[in-house]
Amino acid sequence: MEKALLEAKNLSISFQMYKKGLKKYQQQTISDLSMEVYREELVAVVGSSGSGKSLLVHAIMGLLPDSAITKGSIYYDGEKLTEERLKNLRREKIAFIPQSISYLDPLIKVGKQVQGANRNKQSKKKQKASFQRYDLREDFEKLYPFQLSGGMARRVLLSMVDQKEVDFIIADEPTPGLDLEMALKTLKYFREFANQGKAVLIITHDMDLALQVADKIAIFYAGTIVEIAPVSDFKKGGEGLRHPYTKALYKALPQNDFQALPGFQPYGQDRLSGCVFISRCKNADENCKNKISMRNLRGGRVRCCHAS
Ligand SMILES: Nc1ncnc2c1ncn2[C@@H]1O[C@H](COP(=O)(O)OP(=O)(O)OP(=O)(O)O)[C@@H](O)[C@H]1O
Ligand code: NI
Repeated sequence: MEKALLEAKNLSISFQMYKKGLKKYQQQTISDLSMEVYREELVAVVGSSGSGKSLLVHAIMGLLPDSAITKGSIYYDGEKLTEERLKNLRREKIAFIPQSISYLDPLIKVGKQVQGANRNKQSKKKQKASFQRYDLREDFEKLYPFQLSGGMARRVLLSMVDQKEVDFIIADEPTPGLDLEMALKTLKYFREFANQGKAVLIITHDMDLALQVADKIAIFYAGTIVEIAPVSDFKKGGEGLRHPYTKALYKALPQNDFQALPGFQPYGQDRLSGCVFISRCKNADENCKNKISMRNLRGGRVRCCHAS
């Protein structure tokens, strides 16, 4: 078996929180999450707001705050990620595009920021080329972040990726603020990147765009992955999809009449120990109160005891 370039295994993340009277409790935000990204793959993570998508990539990048308690393991290229290893990987092998544009340093001109700490002729050349790729005017390099629009700042963040010869791109919502043409161009560039024997993990709210470029879609709900499906399953009228939440997301697409799913995703302590989707599922029964694990089904994976 080929080994995954990135693998998360039984990952759980909780936060130490305090109630009135300084009573401590642990708020579970990610539970029992496993996923792999192989070379030549572009995997898109899709799911509702607050479901834990950014936390997952922060865990991979070692960017969780100190109050986070992490269980489970993350492997890169078959070896467990340690703090020391992450430092090197972040510098050389993995490019991270954060969700927040506040990641840009407000006091440094963006051209310099894109070039990074070791500026030389080469880094300058690369910065100019990536500004061109993302339709950023040459003289924008002299601007400070506060002088940029949201979409411009997003394109500056994207430009940073080209500075290094990385193997893996992790992008947390790379397209907000970009017009459709630029969003598609960016994702197609990621696709080509993956095709060169590298790999990409993107988080996106835009299922339509994800379906155009990804190999697999990982569906996030209430702190875990409920389904991993090959993109082709979304193309045959959604017949091949496995989890009721994925089916609901599919029906909510514009071309499928925007059918909304009633109800809300449970948060933190509202989550029960059984199926995370129990409160909104029309098939829910007594079996769904038990712990539901991910299982293989028809070339994908699902966390639902009724899926067949
Ligand atoms: N430092 C923290 N302390 C406590 N809870 C946190 C912390 N950071 C995130 N959370 C909680 O973790 C959950 C998941 O947050 P996360 O940012 O990963 O969501 P997301 O899926 O990326 O959402 P969005 O699509 O809106 O970006 C949220 O309920 C959030 O309140
Ligand atoms: Ni997020």
